[in-house]
Amino acid sequence: MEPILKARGLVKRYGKVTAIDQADFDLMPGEILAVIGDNGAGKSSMIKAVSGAVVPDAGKIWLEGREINFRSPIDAREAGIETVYQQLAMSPALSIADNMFMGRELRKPGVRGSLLRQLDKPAMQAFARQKLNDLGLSTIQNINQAVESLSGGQRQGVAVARAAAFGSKVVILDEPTAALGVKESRKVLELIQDVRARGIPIILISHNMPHVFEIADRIHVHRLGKRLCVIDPKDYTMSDAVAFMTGAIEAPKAA
Ligand SMILES: Nc1ncnc2c1ncn2[C@@H]1O[C@H](COP(=O)(O)OP(=O)(O)OP(=O)(O)O)[C@@H](O)[C@H]1O
Repeated sequence: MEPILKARGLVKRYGKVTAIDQADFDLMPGEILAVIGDNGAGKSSMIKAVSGAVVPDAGKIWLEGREINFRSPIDAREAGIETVYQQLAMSPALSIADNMFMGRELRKPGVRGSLLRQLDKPAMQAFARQKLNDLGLSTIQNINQAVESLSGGQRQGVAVARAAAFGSKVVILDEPTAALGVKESRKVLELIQDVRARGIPIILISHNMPHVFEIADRIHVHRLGKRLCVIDPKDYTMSDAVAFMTGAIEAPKAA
């Protein structure tokens, strides 16, 4: 099986800091791939490189076997890669439906949409409702409610639903449960598994080992700017994984 998303030899420097140092990366179809590593290991930078938010200084990236050169996150989005960053990119005062369509609003059919640029609000609301239902986000009752009135978990749920709705090929989640309580985290973990069940592979950056070990199919261990190894969570313990990422014990050879 070929990786859906693959990178080789990625490099990104910020002045004297080498954030990504010859990093390799492989995401297989349909899997949840967790990316773990110490603070500053370069996980976010690598994910930004494959999602267009950072243009690497060197290295190559392939999506479904075709080489890509994203210049911006919009390029990546258009190619089917959706990212939910640590700081949720949402407009709190806007409604759930408006947030889901930010930057890709649906226009009314015919000249009302093409010439007058009128938005098709009912279509966007119906779509948003459908997507939330698909992912079991039934606690959200009003699609026109402002995002700022949602709980942290509901907000994260909307961000995941948005990514799942538009990420036709890959969904990337950077610390989706970091700011959440136990119940809210649970819901988001279920959402992630729902997304996988619909056949979309997910990259999950997380420091939360129980969450990683619960849902990941494979774990990419990142250390000092590069991939150290990839492990199967069934073969190792959480303390093994932490020991690999901190360098306390030598990592297994085969990636
Ligand atoms: N925009 C930037 N300008 C300068 N240095 C940066 C920038 N972004 C990241 N770095 C540096 O690159 C290194 C890797 O950072 P990165 O955020 O990718 O790590 P990380 O593994 O995601 O860390 P964490 O788990 O703490 O989020 C760090 O030393 C960081 O300070």
